[in-house]
This record gives sequence, C-alpha cells and structure tokens, in this order.
Amino acid sequence: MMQPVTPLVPSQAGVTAGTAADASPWLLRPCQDTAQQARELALELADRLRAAIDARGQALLAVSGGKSPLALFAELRRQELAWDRVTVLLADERCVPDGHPDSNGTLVREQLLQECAAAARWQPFFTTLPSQPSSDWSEAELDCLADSANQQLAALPWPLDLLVLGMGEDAHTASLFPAAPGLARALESEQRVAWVRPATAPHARLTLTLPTLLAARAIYLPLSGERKRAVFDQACRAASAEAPISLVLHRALQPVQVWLAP
Ligand SMILES: O=C(O)[C@H](O)[C@@H](O)[C@H](O)[C@H](O)COP(=O)(O)O
Repeated sequence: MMQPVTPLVPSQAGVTAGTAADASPWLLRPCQDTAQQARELALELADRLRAAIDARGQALLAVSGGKSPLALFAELRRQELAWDRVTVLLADERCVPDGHPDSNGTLVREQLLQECAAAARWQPFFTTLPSQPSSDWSEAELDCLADSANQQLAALPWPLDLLVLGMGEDAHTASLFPAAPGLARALESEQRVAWVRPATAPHARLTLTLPTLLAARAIYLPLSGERKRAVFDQACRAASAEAPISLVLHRALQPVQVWLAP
C-alpha cells in the first residue's frame, strides 16, 4: 500500500525560503523498497502514457540509462497500452556504437522495448558514429553529431509527455555533468540535444538540453539509497549548475515527482 504523497516544498525540505525563493515545489513519494517503487511507478507511468495517447493520439517518452531503471523497465514493458502510439527516446546517450556494453540505446531496446512495449517506436540519437573512440573526437566532430541528432529529433511531437530521470551521486542527471566541457551550452541551448564530455565518466555523450528536460509535461525522478537521498536533500537547497539535478528540481515547469526508496 503506497504511503500518501507528501508535497515537499523547500520550506519543508529543511531549507530557508530565501535560498530557494525561485524554487518550484516537488512531490516526494516515499516507497517501501525498490521493488514496490518499480511496480507502482510502472503503473503510474502507464496511466500517464494512456492519458497522453487519449489526449493527443500519441505519447513521447524519454527514459534514462544506468542501472537503476532496470526493475522499472521490467514492470513497465508488461503494461498493456497502445505502445504503437508511443515514441521512446533517451534522456542521454553515450557516444558508443550500438551493441556496446555502455550503450543506453542497447539497454533500453533489450530491457524496455520487449513484451507489450516491443510495439513502441524507438528514436535513437544517432545510427552511425566515427570509428575512433569518442575520447579522440574533436569538438567539431561532436558538434556535427549533435547537429545530426537535432535533425533526427526535430520532427518529434515535443514537448515530452513523460520524462524518467536518474541521478548520479555527483548530482548529474541525463548527461548534465557538473563542470563538464559542453555543460554550459547544454544548460542554455534552444536545441533539443547537445554534447557533453564528462571528466568523471567514460565516453562523450549526447544529452537532452536542460530547457528540453524542463518543458516535459511530467518528470519522474526515482531514487534509492542513503547516498542519493543526501545528494537530493542538498539539491533541494538551491538551484546550481554545480548540481545539475537541482536545476531540474527548482525550474521544471511541472513539479518533479521524486520517488524515494530506502
Ligand atoms: O547515461 C546515464 O548513465 C544516465 O542517463 C545517467 O544520468 C543515470 O541516470 C545516472 O548516472 C544514474 O545512474 P544509475 O541508475 O546507474 O545510478
């Protein structure tokens, strides 16, 4: 049985209003464990997708990679809905070939786009890459790849109907990594996609830009563990590019739904 949703506004987050004056509230949903978080969140996301399809005939869903979403993907792919009306893309993608163990696209196709969700339309950021590893690419080559991705994604029915974000322990989200080359542009760009080359994680990445993330009709941030809870609590205190997740929490057009498991 889910505990009631407790709207958590900055004043309740142990922060003073002055440090979060521009903050928009976020909704905190406590979960008993990660299994319940995945099960209940999958039901809610499926309802959101059905509502978007009912309202607009289609739904645009962006999901994150990493390890945390695997249980959610296993629950979500079993949900019965008009998946052929859903376009799935990534919040961010590592610049590695399809099939590479670090490819988010491969992860999503293998873990989410199965069973009922196999009927969904998959929208990759890129289909071909330069042969050498992205660590050797010039900024001009990264610009070219981002331009190509923006052309690929231009015709999608923006804004996102549903965005599922993750968060690293350095407060990155999507591939908006603190202090990374490319971050400043990714935070401001009017484009849908920008490149970021984090020093603290492998591969250059393409990421949805912050304005694109903020404009989503619904944003979910499932988190688990004490370390990520501490990072989240700190991010509640103020919006800062040093903690990109805080920019989403404080500036999203709709309150971010934060689902917290122990
Ligand atoms: O490409 C990625 O890695 C993700 O999009 C990234 O933003 C992820 O959500 C966080 O790094 C958390 O990853 P975990 O779920 O593995 O902790």
